[in-house]
Amino acid sequence: MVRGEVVVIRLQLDIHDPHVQGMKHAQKTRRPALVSQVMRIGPLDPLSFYAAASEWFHGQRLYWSVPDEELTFVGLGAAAKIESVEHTRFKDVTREWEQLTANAFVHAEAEVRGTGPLLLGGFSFDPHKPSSSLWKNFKAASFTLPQFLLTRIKNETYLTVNYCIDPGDTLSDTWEQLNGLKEQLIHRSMCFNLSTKDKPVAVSVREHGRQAWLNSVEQAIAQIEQGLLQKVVLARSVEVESKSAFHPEPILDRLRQSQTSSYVFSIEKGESCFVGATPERLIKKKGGHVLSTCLAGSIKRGQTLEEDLALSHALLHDPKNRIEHQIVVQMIKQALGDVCTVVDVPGEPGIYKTNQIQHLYTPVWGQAKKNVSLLNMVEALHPTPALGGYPQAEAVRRIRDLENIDRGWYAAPIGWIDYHGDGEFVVAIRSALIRHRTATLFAGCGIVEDSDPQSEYEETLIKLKPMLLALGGHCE
Ligand SMILES: C=C(O[C@@H]1C=C(C(=O)O)C=C[C@H]1O)C(=O)O
Ligand SMILES: [Mg+2]
Repeated sequence: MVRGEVVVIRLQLDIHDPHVQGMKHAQKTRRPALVSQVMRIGPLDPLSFYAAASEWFHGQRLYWSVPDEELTFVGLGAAAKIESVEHTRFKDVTREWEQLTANAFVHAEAEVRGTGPLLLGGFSFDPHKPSSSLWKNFKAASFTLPQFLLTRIKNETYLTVNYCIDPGDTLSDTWEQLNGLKEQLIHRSMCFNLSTKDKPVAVSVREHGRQAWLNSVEQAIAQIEQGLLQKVVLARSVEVESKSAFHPEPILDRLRQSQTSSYVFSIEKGESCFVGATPERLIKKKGGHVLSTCLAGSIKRGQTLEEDLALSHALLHDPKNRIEHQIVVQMIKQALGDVCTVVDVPGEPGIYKTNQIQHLYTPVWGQAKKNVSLLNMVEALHPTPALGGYPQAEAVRRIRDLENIDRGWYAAPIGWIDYHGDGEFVVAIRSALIRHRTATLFAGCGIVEDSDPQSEYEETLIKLKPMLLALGGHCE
């Protein structure tokens, strides 16, 4: 088809076509324009949509759901990418997103949270630690504006199609192609049977350097006793092998069924996929309201209701765990105090349970100061002492020194941000990086003066369980 012909037909069809509007604007302002078309569609299982899209978008899919699946996203492809490897990564992403959304045309019947232009992605834990080949596809900051974004919220399903138009672009058939593909994706998802996807069967679990990890915990305790720091989180990794390649779909399916009080996520980058179910919110922003969460201090679940309650009670009254937790509360309260006009923290922690573990839990509410963005807050918080330690800079230095793994995006902020600057970030724990037949799982523990290396080791075993089970492994 000749491009000129398309222009004529399109302009006759609809002068308000967002694509036409966007193109004109890009030409006028000589800057890229973003066109985002939102439509409400019939009920569709987001994971079926994710799975059905594999044919077109393998290696470029994103999955995100909040506890109880009250909000689920599936992102496919990239209409735009924002990446940074600099120490200014939080500001770089904020600036580029503001620039892109300044020229956005959103076509929607009504404004619905989680639809329209929205970035999904995250950051690495420590941009100053040299990265190994394991995480080579994951940059210090990497965000995607998906070509297709499926949003399920309050039992309604929406599909956003995003498209960036450069100033030099004339009307092409890309917009039409995207709409054609949209129909195919919806149709394919409707008839997709998730149960036909190969379920993974983990056949071996390899633990590296158990003794070395116990020694590093000993060293950390000694450093804390010397007064060099108060808390440091030390993590370790295990490798799980499967007979055939791991696919994210059945793993996500198991996680969404078993980890209903967690955020379930997957981030595909080529042949690698970072997948997990984390209970830990870092920060959520909706207008001026912000909510952060202190989650630190852990104990296993009981076999019976009585035992479970007795364990919760023991955790709530255990001095070592209370200190581990309180260090997080103090830091988050202080960090939010700098970016909020009001901060509200309950005096006593509660308990947050997942299927395998229970944690001490304190929510922190705040009212954001004007001109403070969600990513400003992520920067102010990361890493909290729940994943790093206290004091922050000293703890991060000790982690670089004591840990012999590459954390990559483990324990780092991942999440979403919309074109109003609202969104939510969690810390990517209870997670694994899958590549072909291998999955690398991560788990860490908050080390304080009264820590016992063997008990901390056992705590990592509990934290590894949900991912191990989702990968088809067994736990005693
Ligand atoms: C570091 C992890 O979890 C963190 C450490 C906790 C602890 O030591 O009690 C509890 C929750 C998380 O903040 C992990 O799961 O890998
Ligand atoms: Mg702990």
